[in-house]
Amino acid sequence: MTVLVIGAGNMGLTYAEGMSKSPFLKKRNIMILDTSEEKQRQIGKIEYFDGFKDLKDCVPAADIIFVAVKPYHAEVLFQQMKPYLNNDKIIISIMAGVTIQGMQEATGITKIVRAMPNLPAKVGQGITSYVSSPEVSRIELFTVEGLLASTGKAIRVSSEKYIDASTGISGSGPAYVFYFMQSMMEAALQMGFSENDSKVLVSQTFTGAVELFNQSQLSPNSWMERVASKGGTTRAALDSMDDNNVSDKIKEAAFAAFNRAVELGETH
Ligand SMILES: NC(=O)C1=CN([C@@H]2O[C@H](COP(=O)(O)OP(=O)(O)OC[C@H]3O[C@@H](n4cnc5c(N)ncnc54)[C@H](OP(=O)(O)O)[C@@H]3O)[C@@H](O)[C@H]2O)C=CC1
Ligand SMILES: O=C(O)[C@@H]1CCC=N1
Repeated sequence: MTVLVIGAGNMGLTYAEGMSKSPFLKKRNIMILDTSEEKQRQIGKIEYFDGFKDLKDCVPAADIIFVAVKPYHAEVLFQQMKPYLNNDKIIISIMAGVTIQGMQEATGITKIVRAMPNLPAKVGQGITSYVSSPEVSRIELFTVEGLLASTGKAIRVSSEKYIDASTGISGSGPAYVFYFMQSMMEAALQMGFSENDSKVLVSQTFTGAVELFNQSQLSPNSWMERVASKGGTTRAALDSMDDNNVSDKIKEAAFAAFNRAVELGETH
């Protein structure tokens, strides 16, 4: 089986690296195409990937085409790919918003998987949700899930609505975590810590809290109660967040990403 990755950016290259370690593929069975010269140079330095500049040189040989370009590049890309496609090939798209029906119409082929990964895939800690068109067989889906899980975990969802929803939770989610980290680091700096100490204090607090959560059956609320003593410092912080409706604001932000994913699907 041969996989072609189109778009060697943050996610495309990460997936190419992940898939190259997958038992479903041999390293040399990954082709990568990117239009940027800088990316082509970068791919050229990785001896086990075959880099390409032209669709005609790689699309015909691909069984699975992994599309990792920005949603606004999809239309032109699909138009250019169409002459080299047939119904034996599977497209896996990780583009936010771009719908299965839209991709079927644009490419003229039926086997489409729509997936939503996230950036921790870079360190093998990603979570990718996916859904496929009915034309993708069970055995093909087994391979697809294996490839998607090569960068962390993969879950199959029941409809595209949940791909847009997971964009709002896990796809964009790492940025929400970084937002919180940034604010805490700025507070630490304002309290007089050095940049390095601020970084260690915040980073280890996140790692430790997530590890506690992962190693237990307790909800985040229960863990909050365990940190907060009555009349103590944590209660002061949590009350301040509640007074400022921080929880509602975080939910609003997640829905803003969800709604934007739906909107992207209507325009691409
Ligand atoms: N970043 C993230 O955390 C996540 C991203 N996604 C999705 O992944 C996709 C890729 O995002 P990301 O990796 O961040 O994007 P990047 O911009 O890092 O990478 C995209 C790459 O594709 C290249 N490119 C553009 N058009 C073409 C084309 N026609 N053929 C080949 N290569 C092309 C770009 O070149 P150039 O720079 O010259 O345009 C760029 O090198 C997006 O659709 C996004 O919605 C999904 C989940 C998480
Ligand atoms: O911001 C974006 O549109 C992409 C999709 C999810 C994460 N990054």
